Amino acid sequence: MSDTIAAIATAPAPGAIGILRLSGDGAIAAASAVFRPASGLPLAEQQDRRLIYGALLGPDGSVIDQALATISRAPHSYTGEDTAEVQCHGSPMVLSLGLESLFRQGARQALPGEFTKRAFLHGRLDLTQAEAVADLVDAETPAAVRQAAGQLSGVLGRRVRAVYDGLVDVLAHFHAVLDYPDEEIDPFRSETIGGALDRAREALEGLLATYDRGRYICGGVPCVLAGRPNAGKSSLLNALVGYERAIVTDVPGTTRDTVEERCRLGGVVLRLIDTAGLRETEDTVERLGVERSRCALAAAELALLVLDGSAPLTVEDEQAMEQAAAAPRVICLVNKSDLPLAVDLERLKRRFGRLCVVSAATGEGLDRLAGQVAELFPTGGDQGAGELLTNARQAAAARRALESVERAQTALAAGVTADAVLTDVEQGLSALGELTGASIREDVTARIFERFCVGK
Ligand SMILES: Nc1nc2c(c(=O)[nH]1)N(C=O)[C@@H](CNc1ccc(C(=O)N[C@@H](CCC(=O)O)C(=O)O)cc1)CN2
Ligand SMILES: Nc1nc2c(ncn2[C@@H]2O[C@H](COP(=O)(O)OP(=O)(O)OP(=O)(O)O)[C@@H](O)[C@H]2O)c(=O)[nH]1
Ligand SMILES: [Mg+2]
Repeated sequence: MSDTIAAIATAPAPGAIGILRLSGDGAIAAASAVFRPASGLPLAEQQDRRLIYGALLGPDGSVIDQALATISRAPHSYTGEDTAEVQCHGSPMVLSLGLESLFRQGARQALPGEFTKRAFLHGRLDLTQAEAVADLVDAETPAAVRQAAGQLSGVLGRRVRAVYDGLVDVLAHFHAVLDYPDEEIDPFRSETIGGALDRAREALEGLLATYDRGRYICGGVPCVLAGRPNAGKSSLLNALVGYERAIVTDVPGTTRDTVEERCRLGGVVLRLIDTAGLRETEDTVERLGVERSRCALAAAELALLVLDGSAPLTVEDEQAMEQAAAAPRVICLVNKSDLPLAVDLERLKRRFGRLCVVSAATGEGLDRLAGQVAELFPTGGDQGAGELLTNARQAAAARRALESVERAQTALAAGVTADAVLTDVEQGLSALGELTGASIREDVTARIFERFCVGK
């Protein structure tokens, strides 16, 4: 028995079409009670997955819209339960009255992600596919869409299950010797098992190597604008996001707190963080801001080091350069190219490798910056789309699986008894089971679906 959930599945704003969605044992009856087909044949008696034209009724029984409705009987539906949908005009008021009608028929408001959670619980999707649904909804670049769509079709899950099956084979070999737990594993078995563990390790290392790319394709690249006060960091942030997000003045020390904004550049999403110019200061507020800048820089995958190209470099520039150089990747931006140049570009180029002459004021050079970002974070086209690890949960589970396999390999090499190695292999299996959701605790599942939209 599952209770009946209902939600508005479309965005909460006026639009062309809006969708009400239901799932659960009472879904078809509830939809049938609030939707009157023009043909006279009740919705509950219609065929699956047909669109039926008719009238949507409000809580008081009056007609509130002309609509299309459809039903899917369990288990042939998205959730695996009885489901129903009403497609009406995309009016927030019509949708909320329609939802109210459904509540009167015994449905309750769906929680965020609850439809997809039910699909997962009924085995319609594994956990990587369910996560892909949320990633697809949030995708901001074509590469992010390709990755999420591939993962939704099950590519990552299959790759993980292949490793899982390999480890199950190892278990099978062990069970053959487990009847004699105190015996050492004979050399023949040890070789077969060793080979299978090698393959599992290779596959897991390969999977973990995808995480860097998967993470920035799916979640964006943490990117810090660093540089001395007045270099033009906030002006560049504004130029990149396309509106006056941060305050800009000619007073050094204008930006106090870190300012975060997302922007698309070179086919990647940058999670841009504008910072307080790095410098020694007596001002308490600014000092705290500089401290935040340092933290942001420490977590950044890309530092955009902003220099004022119209003035000779200062001691503060030198300090900023040293700090930025600690980031995994640095692009040196020589800003204010609309003014006469006062710095040695060749020297900077030698020092940072990547250099871009730009003007936040005119926008000059930002296209070249986009090109450099694209080079640093290649999305790889279709190659591997869908089989990348994209979030910390997946990566942590894969890492735990790899560690278990490595422990098993060490134990095997040391010639310990079979049941000791077996424990390691079982832990590896359990980590992989968490990754696909085959074995996962309810509280972990709950956390994953909380980040979904209502109605998804
Ligand atoms: N209107 C609408 N659009 C939508 C969805 C939806 O639920 N409603 N989806 C969901 O969020 C996504 C599509 N995903 C879906 C996946 C499976 C089934 C489904 O009914 N599967 C059945 C029947 C398949 C068939 O006809 O062959 C099955 O697998 O048994 C429906 C939607 C995106 N677009
Ligand atoms: N001519 C010219 N002026 C610029 C350019 N970019 C920034 N400026 C000016 O430089 C001054 C400082 O700019 P901001 O963007 O506030 O500099 P900041 O690095 O954020 O400074 P703090 O927040 O103090 O660390 C302002 O007067 C800007 O108008 C540019 O490309 N050309
Ligand atoms: Mg600033």
